Amino acid sequence: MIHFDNSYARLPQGFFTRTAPTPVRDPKLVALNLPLAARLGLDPAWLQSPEGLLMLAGNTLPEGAEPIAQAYAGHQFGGFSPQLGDGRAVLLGEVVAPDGARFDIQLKGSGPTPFSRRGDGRAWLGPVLREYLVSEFMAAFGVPTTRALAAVTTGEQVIRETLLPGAVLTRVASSHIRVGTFEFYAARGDRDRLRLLAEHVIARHYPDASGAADLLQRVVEAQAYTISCWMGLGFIHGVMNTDNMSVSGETIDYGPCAFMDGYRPDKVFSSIDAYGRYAWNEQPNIAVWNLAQLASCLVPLMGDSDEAVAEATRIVHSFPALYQREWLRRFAAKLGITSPRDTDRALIERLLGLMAEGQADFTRVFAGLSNGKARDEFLNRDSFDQWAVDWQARIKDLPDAAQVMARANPRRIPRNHRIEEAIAQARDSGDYSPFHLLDAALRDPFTDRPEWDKLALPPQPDEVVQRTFCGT
Ligand SMILES: Nc1ncnc2c1ncn2[C@@H]1O[C@H](COP(=O)(O)OP(=O)(O)OP(=O)(O)O)[C@@H](O)[C@H]1O
Repeated sequence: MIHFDNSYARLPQGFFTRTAPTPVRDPKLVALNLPLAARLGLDPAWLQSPEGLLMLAGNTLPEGAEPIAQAYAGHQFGGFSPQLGDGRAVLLGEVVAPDGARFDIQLKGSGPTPFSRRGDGRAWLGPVLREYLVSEFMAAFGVPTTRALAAVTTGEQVIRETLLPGAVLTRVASSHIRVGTFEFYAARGDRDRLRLLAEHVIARHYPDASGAADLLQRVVEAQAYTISCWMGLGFIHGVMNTDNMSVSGETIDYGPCAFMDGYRPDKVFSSIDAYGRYAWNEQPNIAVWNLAQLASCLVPLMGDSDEAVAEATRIVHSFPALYQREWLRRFAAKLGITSPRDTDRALIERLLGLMAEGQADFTRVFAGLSNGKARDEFLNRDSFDQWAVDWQARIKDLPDAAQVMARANPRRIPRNHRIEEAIAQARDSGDYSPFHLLDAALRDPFTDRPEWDKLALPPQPDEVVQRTFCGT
């Protein structure tokens, strides 16, 4: 049994529509995240029971749930859509974990809602497994993120370009409130709801924030931290629209996301990102662009004056320095340095420059610094050797350098070709063993085990994934 306490559903009319999930024909549990269930204080035996499965599929509503689809807007690839909203997700409610932390429990792929427009409200198995694997890897690595509690197949097919097995993801988040949620009310000039939303977000995420300006500052700080985490892993979100930027700072919407194999700063995977707007090295800039949209929404709550605009601008402009500080901390840690100096920036950038020359494997270079194998990843090994002399000189008196590096550099990441392989096996043969192997290995990214060795390897030429798709 789950006890819900739905603070968002207590907001007045206009924030959501009450919408139940649409039952599915033949639900089957394919993945249940027991550590997350424990974190939330949910009974794993109940979640695995027939009643639990029915809830995870959206076929029954547990007591106390008040299912809603949330309204939001968003800038997509720079263009504003005033009306998006949960078109294929339903928020069942919030649970309060044993330590008092509050989490949304949302079913994604749970059927049409009033926000579905022409969509079917469903998801197919592939993106559900992708989101499960990647979000849980991010969580294991300490990156702020939404989480995956369960994946259920529906026994129904969904039509994309072809017929594909349908699935529902149970997503857990500290909230699903997005920059686009603020834009929804700002675009309508609805200052009352904007104020209520800001108060709700402050109470929920930043209880010591003193008002709208402070709220903006906190979101800027949270995003600077999150984006630095992405950069340190070679992660490319792929669709950083403002409706996919959470005000909590959690990474949300793993649609066309991917991790780079070979290092290329302007790397793009998403099939719909024709101009590289959301390329790896553009992500900090796009974060500023998105935060400027949030700032515009909050100006009316900050006095709506020239001073308010100037203050909001100053706060958004604090992002680069905050981000640079986090970037330096993160990349310095990857080299074994916990208290970076400004001069370390040049050392890091020199390494990245060498990596870019031959598109050295991002993950293997950094993991290889710990075991002496990094050199093998470079085309120009002499240059790497020269760099390594300077690096060794920098860390020789740092007693914890080896431990710091070992914790900062994962042995393996969710490589695209491995995710695709796990999805293909599940889709074509109903075989979830590659998925479960990958899931276990990604939850433990600092440990080596023989059966996980192949998961750390870059793709063979015929395995390279060139493009990712929103996939819905
Ligand atoms: N199959 C679908 N049916 C109905 N609406 C959809 C469908 N796929 C996407 N949408 C809606 O289109 C918009 C943009 O989709 P996008 O892929 O960014 O979000 P998502 O992956 O569905 O959701 P989230 O951002 O919550 O992870 C959202 O409003 C989403 O609800």
